[in-house]
Order: sequence, then structure tokens, then C-alpha cells
Amino acid sequence: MASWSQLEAIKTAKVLMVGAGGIGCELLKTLALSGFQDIHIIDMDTIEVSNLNRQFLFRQSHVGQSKAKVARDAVLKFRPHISITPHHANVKDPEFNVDFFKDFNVVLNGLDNLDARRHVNRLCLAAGVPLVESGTTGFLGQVTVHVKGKTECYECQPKPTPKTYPVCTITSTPSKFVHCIVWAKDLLFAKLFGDKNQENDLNVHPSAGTNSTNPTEDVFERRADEDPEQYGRKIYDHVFGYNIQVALANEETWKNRNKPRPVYVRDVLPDKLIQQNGSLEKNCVTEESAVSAMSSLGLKNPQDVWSLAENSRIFLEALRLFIEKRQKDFGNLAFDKDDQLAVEFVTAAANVRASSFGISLHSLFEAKGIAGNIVHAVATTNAVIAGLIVIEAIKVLQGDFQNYRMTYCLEHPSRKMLLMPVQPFEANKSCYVCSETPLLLEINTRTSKLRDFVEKIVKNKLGMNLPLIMHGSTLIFEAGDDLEEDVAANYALNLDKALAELPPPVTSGTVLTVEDLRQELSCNINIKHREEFDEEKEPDGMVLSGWVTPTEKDTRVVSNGESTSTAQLAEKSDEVETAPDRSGTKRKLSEMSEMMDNIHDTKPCSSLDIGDQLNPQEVEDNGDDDDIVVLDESPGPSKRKKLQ
Ligand SMILES: Nc1ncnc2c1ncn2[C@@H]1O[C@H](COP(=O)(O)OP(=O)(O)OP(=O)(O)O)[C@@H](O)[C@H]1O
Ligand SMILES: [Zn+2]
Repeated sequence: MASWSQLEAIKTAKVLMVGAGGIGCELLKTLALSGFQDIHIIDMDTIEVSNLNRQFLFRQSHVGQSKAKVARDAVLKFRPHISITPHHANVKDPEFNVDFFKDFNVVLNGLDNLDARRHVNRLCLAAGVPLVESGTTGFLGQVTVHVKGKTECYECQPKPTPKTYPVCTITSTPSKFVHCIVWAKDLLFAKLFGDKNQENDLNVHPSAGTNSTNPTEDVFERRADEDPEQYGRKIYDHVFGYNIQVALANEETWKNRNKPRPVYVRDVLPDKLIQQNGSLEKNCVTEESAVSAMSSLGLKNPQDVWSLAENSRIFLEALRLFIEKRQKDFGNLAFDKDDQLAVEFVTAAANVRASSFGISLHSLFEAKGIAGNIVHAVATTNAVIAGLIVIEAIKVLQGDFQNYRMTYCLEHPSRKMLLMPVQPFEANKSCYVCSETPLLLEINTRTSKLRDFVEKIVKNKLGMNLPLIMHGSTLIFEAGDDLEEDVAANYALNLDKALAELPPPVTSGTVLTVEDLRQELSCNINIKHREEFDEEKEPDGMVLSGWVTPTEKDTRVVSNGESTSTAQLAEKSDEVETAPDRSGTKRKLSEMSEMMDNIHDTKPCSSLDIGDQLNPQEVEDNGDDDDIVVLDESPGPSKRKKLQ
């Protein structure tokens, strides 16, 4: 039962909820039933059938409608007198600026991606509004509290990137099906259908099988008059046959490994078979969303494991359908687990590769789960997390700072505890987001282009969306749609220049200022020239450092779409306060460690992303050296302090 002062805080609060998905639906219901009266919701999505099993405010008839609006209507049915304002929009839209955020007493996140979370964190800091952050994956989840000047911000600790693999494992020596999936999705699919300008680690040897007189010809380029099926066969033979044959020539690689077997299409599919069964319904499929190689070939059950021949047929048919029906997508297609044809293509390609490497084949259903990194959501975890968000929000509204807790939902109860609350930590003094600490960037200023710096550092690492880069008083780059033509052309020229060739040159000792005005974030980056980088350990060819990261074993709690690092255990005093009931009990750090699942050492490595989400099953699979979970930044000494 809430106290009078709690009820008062609840009644007068204006709350912003970001995300109306699994957590958001639960949260909105709990907020309304707890007495909150003024709630704004931002969600950019529309309702999909796959949401209905857990996002209980939505029904079949709502499919295709705005989540924010339908969630509002559903809750108003049982709480008609409260005010709920829906915004069917991206939280990164300019209308949700610092002034917009300043209007709220607390912001509650129910998001599923790091990018949006970082953006909200920055706006909350700029607006001085407390943030209650949350995430779930399967049975795991957490709620954390971030109040400027009192606790660490969401970005005080670098977040581990999703599960990654050494490039060589993916390109040359796969040993698990997941390696084949990453190859099919991030290399082959990206090479065929994605942005041609992007770097791609697929070994592209000039092919012997192309019948080309030009040995430097790119096999992946399709000639205008080339029959789609012939093109498919050429790609098939190249990547599953010829490339494997070339790789086999290097005896050293296979000394302690099973040799792969080159697979050529003629050995798997006699010509006749393709003609008979390969393109049965060539002209039947008209609607783009209905394009499916499976239905075209009469394969119905996604849980069946296809034979090598069936996978080969799907491969060729899917490629043909892409060429004939989805030509306009070429060049900017990114893999999407909800794109049936893309999943079919990736499943088939991964299976043919798996067959070549003696790895067992998988069904489309399984392959889709791995490729999309799907961890099935658990509705009860979302409900528990939503309840905890409201509890923390009430404390924040009352300024009950001593009782703020970060709460982690464990997968297995330990000592009868499923929830582990810990005290928040104070801000990391070297956090570039909430302090003004400069960063250090080691980079080869002679070879690295401004474009690499913008993409790999400013956008990927620093999470800026619309960056502006200053060298002293000279603006060397600015992103935006509203730039004058000549200015935009000048920036485009700069992007292709090496740092040392820019006007004015960026060399060792230069300090660059990088800003994102929408996020009201600015930081200085000290540039240090370095000639060489380790390709495996420093795949970006540049190293950003400057804020301090935990060295001790880092407890990883997987969150909704991202994995979240929590170094609560890497704490100076070897004691962590927990509060299963509000009074709080003291526990030894060592005891806490035992309770936590998913504890891993972190090692840097060159990496290929497997996706947005981290799969707990895979996290637990640490018997293989190839499976390395990496932190965004290299681990350093922990300076994390518990709040006093
Ligand atoms: N930048 C953003 N702006 C607004 N809403 C966002 C943004 N990023 C994510 N969201 C919303 O956050 C919600 C997250 O919910 P959830 O994790 O349950 O994902 P989902 O898309 O509903 O389900 P699933 O991904 O499991 O199919 C989604 O409704 C999504 O639209
Ligand atoms: Zn911070």
C-alpha cells in the first residue's frame, strides 16, 4: 500500500515512457493502475502479429496500427480519466529535444536497442531529468536508475558489443553452424545485396569457373544479359567450390582441422533437376511480400532439415527471386529476420557451407533463430521488470535517493532470490557522456580517411547521429540534410581524404571537437598517430580510449536487445549492499558472484557481429576459444564507487 506522500508524488508526476513493446505494455498498465495520471508514450512501431503473444494491450484487429496509440486506447478503457498522450514517432526525431524532455519529472525506457537508449540517456542528462532504464531477454532482465549528479549515467560503463567472432573463423575455418550463419548473413548476403561500398571480408578470389577472359573480373557482378539461374550457379560454384579449393591449398591451415570439401553445383544438382523442379512457379508470384523460394519449390515445413540438394535449390531459387522480383532492393538491403526470402537464402547458404565443413545442417526455423538472434521473450519477465520500473520511478519522484536500487532479474534462483537489487554507483569521472573528459584516439593519420573516423568512431563508438567535427575553429565535417550544396560537396570531398591531408591537417597532437547538437553532447578527442594495428585485436584500425572500464570479472546481464555490463560486483569494498526487502542486507562480493549467471572474462578480438542481441545460451557456451564476448572498449582498472 502506497503512503500518502507516495500517492501525492504519483498523482502530480508527468511521466515519459519510451517504447510500448513487451516491457512498455506492462509498464503502461502498471503506471495507470498505480495512480499515475499524466503519461506520454513514444513508440515508432506499428503492431505486428508476433507481438500479440506478450504485448497484451494489442489484439489481432490492431495489427498495422500505431503501438503508442493503441496502447493508450486500451488503457483508457479501464482508466478513462487519466491523460495519456501517444507519439507515434522515433524518439530521435528533432521534436523530442531537450526542452521537450525538460517537461517531465521522470523518463522510463522500455526500448530494445542501444542506439535509442544512448540517445535518451543524453537527452535526460542535458535536460536534468532522471531516467529509469530497463531491458529483458528471456528470463534475464534489469532495471537501473540514472540521476544526474547522483548516480552513474547509462553510458558510464561501456557496453559489451553483441557476440562477435574472429574474422578468420568466419571466412576460413568455421567449426559451428553459427559461424556459417554469420558468413552467409554478414558476408555473402551483404556482398550480393548490400551496400557495395561497405568493406566486406568475404575472400573474393578471381574465379576459375567464370569462363571469363578477364581474371580480375568481379564474379559477383552480374552481367546485364546473364540468366539469373546461371548467375546463381556461378556464385554457388565460386563460394562453395572454388574458394574452398583455394583455401585447401594452404596445408598449414588444415594441419589440426578437418579439411572442408569443395561443393560444386553440378555434383549436387544435375542440370535436369533444376530445370524440372528449380523454378516451378516462375510466373505465379507477383506480390513482393509473398516471394518465397520455399513455396516456389513446394517446401512447406520450416522445421524440416533440408538435404544438401534442397538447400542448393533454395539457394538458387532465392537468388533468382531476388534478381527477378526484388531488383530495386539491391545495393541497400540489410538482413532482416522478418524478410522470408532473406532468411531462406541465408539458411540455404549457411547449410551448404556447413555441409562443406562437415557441420550438421539446420532447419530454416533454427537458422532464423540464430541469424536473427532471437531469444524468445518471456511475458512474466517483462511484467516483473515493469513493476520494478514503477517502484524505482516512485523513489525517484520522491527524491528517495538512499533507496535507489539497480535490480537484476536472474535466470536461476540462488538462495531463493530471483531478483538481485544493488545500490547504484556514482558517475564514472572519465565518462565522456556525463563528464567532460577528453578521449584519446590512436589512428594512422596518413592512411585513415575522415570517413572511417566518422563511421567507426563518431557514429559507432560515440553513438552520435548528426555529428559536427571541428578542428580548432574550422568545421571539417557536418552531417545533415539541410546543408547548402557547395558545403555538402566540400564535406563529401573531405570524407575521402586521409586525416593528414585535410585542410587543416589532422596529425598527432591535434584535438578534434566532436558535437551532436541534438544530443547536446560535445567531446574533445586527442589524436595520436600510430603506424600499425593488430588486425585481429584492433579490427577498426584505430583505438579509442579514455574512460575507465572494469577489470574484474564483469557481470553481464542481458538486456532487451543489447547486453548490459554491470560492474556492481567489481567494487572496491568487496561488499555489495542488496535489498531484497527495503531494509537492505550486506553480502560478500564472493557470495554475490556465485549467485550470478553468465560471468565471463572479456577478451578483445577482431570481430564480426552476429546481430543486435546476445543469446544467453551462447553466452554460456564458453568452451570454445572462438566464442569471445568483447567489451566495446578494452578493459582497464575499475574506479567504480558505490554511492555514499
Ligand atoms: N528509436 C525509437 N523510437 C521510438 N521507439 C522505439 C525506438 N527504438 C525502439 N523503439 C520501440 O521499443 C519497443 C521495444 O519493444 P520490444 O523489445 O518488445 O520489441 P518489439 O519490436 O515489440 O518485439 P520484437 O522485437 O521482439 O519482435 C518497440 O515497440 C519499438 O518500436
Ligand atoms: Zn556517464
